[in-house]
Amino acid sequence: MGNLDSLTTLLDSVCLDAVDPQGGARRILHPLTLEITQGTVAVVGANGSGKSSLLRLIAGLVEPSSGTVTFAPGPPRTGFVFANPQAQIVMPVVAEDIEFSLKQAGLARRQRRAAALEILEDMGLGERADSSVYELSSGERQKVALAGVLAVRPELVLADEPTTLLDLANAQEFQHRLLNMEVPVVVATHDLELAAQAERVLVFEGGRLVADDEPAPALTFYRQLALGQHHRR
Ligand SMILES: Nc1ncnc2c1ncn2[C@@H]1O[C@H](COP(=O)(O)OP(=O)(O)OP(=O)(O)O)[C@@H](O)[C@H]1O
Repeated sequence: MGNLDSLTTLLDSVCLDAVDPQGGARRILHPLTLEITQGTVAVVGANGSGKSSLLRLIAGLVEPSSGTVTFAPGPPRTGFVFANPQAQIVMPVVAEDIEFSLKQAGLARRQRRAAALEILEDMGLGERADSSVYELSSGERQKVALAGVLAVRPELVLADEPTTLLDLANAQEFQHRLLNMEVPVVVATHDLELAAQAERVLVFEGGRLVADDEPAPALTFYRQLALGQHHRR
């Protein structure tokens, strides 16, 4: 892709429905039109409000029931950080997992090991390069998953509750990385301190986007909504 500064993600009248076991349709996301550009966008909302569904739509992991998701100037290389690192670690040895990501991204075999070690070093995991992923702590595993995503130099980062397994210091370090990425980042989170540091906050309720603003007003709105003090018009 050409100019990273200009990646725009456009959701145009996107709806997402799920078919329930009885054959009826249940609306997960109501019509949503949204443009995402540079910076970090935090997505907040109650459990089941549609945050992960939004990320999965942008990632192309699910197709919208109607409407379109498009990218300008073209589809980006997307990195998806899941809440559960088990979902994305595929190899039994730490460095091999990163090398696998690099292989998928098309890096030549002879360059993969050095590139993997470099990112692991950078993430403070250099000494675990040859460890079995099964002997890592949950937080270490989360960092390996993250390293695998960052190693491929994504042009768009989508992160779904990425810090839940991390201790305070690691969570802060991860947040710092996320907030200082040179590419657009969309992060679904219940961590309102993280959301407060984003450039923009989207608030979801029952599958609808109910606020899209700078963090301070959006989070005030969300707190009132979540704590039942907001009176709907
Ligand atoms: N494939 C599916 N089939 C049926 N229902 C689904 C499907 N995917 C999501 N849902 C439902 O859609 C709603 C939104 O789910 P989603 O995972 O997007 O919420 P969320 O805001 O990320 O929640 P949480 O904070 O708990 O992670 C939930 O009620 C969920 O059960």
